[in-house]
Amino acid sequence: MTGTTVASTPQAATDRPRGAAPLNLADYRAAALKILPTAAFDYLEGGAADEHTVRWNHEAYQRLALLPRVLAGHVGAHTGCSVFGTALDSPILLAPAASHRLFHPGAEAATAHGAAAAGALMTVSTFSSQTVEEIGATATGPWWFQLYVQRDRALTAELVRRAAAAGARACVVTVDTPVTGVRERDLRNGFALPSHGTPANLAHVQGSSTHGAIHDPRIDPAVGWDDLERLRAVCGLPVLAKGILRAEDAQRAADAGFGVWVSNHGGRNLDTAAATLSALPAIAERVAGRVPVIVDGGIRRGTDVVKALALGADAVAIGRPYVWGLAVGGADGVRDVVQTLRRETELAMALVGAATLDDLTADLVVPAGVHRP
Ligand SMILES: Cc1cc2nc3c(=O)[nH]c(=O)nc-3n(C[C@H](O)[C@H](O)[C@H](O)COP(=O)(O)O)c2cc1C
Ligand SMILES: CCCCC(=O)C(=O)O
Repeated sequence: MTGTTVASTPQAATDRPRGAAPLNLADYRAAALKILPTAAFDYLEGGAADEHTVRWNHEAYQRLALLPRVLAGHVGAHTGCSVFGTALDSPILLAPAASHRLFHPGAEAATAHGAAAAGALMTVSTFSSQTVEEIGATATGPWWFQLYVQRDRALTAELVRRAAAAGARACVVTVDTPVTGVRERDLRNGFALPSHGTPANLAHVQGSSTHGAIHDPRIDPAVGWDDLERLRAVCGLPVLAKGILRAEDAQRAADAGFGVWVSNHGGRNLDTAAATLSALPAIAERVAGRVPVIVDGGIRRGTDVVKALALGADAVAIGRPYVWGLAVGGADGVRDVVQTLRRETELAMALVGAATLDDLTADLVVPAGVHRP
């Protein structure tokens, strides 16, 4: 649908009547549903085909139970960590999401401010609605650049050089999108990025289309490991591969020193791809601490963060939830979503007897249901 409008004036979370203020991430989703135009909400919410993987990502966390350690003698819990040399207050990152202006007029700048206020690292999409230069100039916190390798490799090199010059601290190469998934909600809505969502980073490129950019023919389906090596040489930054589900791919990435971002693109590409939490333990075992392991998909509660870290992730990333926050309250909404998840994580850590992230070990997690020790 062309002409989808910018979200109607968002209602700041803090302006809401006390009783209605969002308490958790699901409340933010419900508030975003009320505010966003249907096509924008569906683009955000949706996944590929029957959306099985979208559900599995989330349900995988509910299929695991926690076995808390008691009398651990800790006071509180500390979520500080370091990922690829960047010190962070908490292991909660913002995953890349295209076109933030679809969700709030403040666009990526508002997200960057909210992320910084919450001490979180933001990943800026190739398809951001502001340029990396604009975002870099306003960002006060750390950020990474997500790359869709373009068929035009000179343009690809230019993109990562621009991102590095603008302040990106790592390059996250998305490897799970040789083609985009069939998003039936978008097809039903006739949805394509409207003109205000044109990827700003590519606006200068000849033939850059303002329509249909979601299913972008410029993304190169034939990306190989050698591309990641070349990109690392071009930008001089740490490189992560986003979209890994198989242990042997993780091993290959770790052997080459690339960070491993376990993801199925939030269930938006290959429906019935495995839930990321199911894929995580085998990946963490092969990586064996050599490079950072990040996992995303379906993380909505602090207990989810605890389970992901217990099963071997160094950090988690959230996609849809911070965009709900952005839609509802701009920078404040992003900040509040991250802080809410962080508070829940600290609480869950205290309750399982973990003082630091290193105390989150696999023995804390068992299959849910009847547990026989
Ligand atoms: C609206 C939207 C746009 C996205 N855009 C990108 C993108 O530009 N690049 C990318 O690598 N992943 C993109 N993703 C995938 C996310 O980075 C992430 O893998 C996924 O959203 C995590 O799952 P969650 O939304 O359940 O937290 C997008 C996801 C959403 C919801
Ligand atoms: C070509 C894909 C653009 C954004 C994206 O990654 C998503 O919507 O999931």
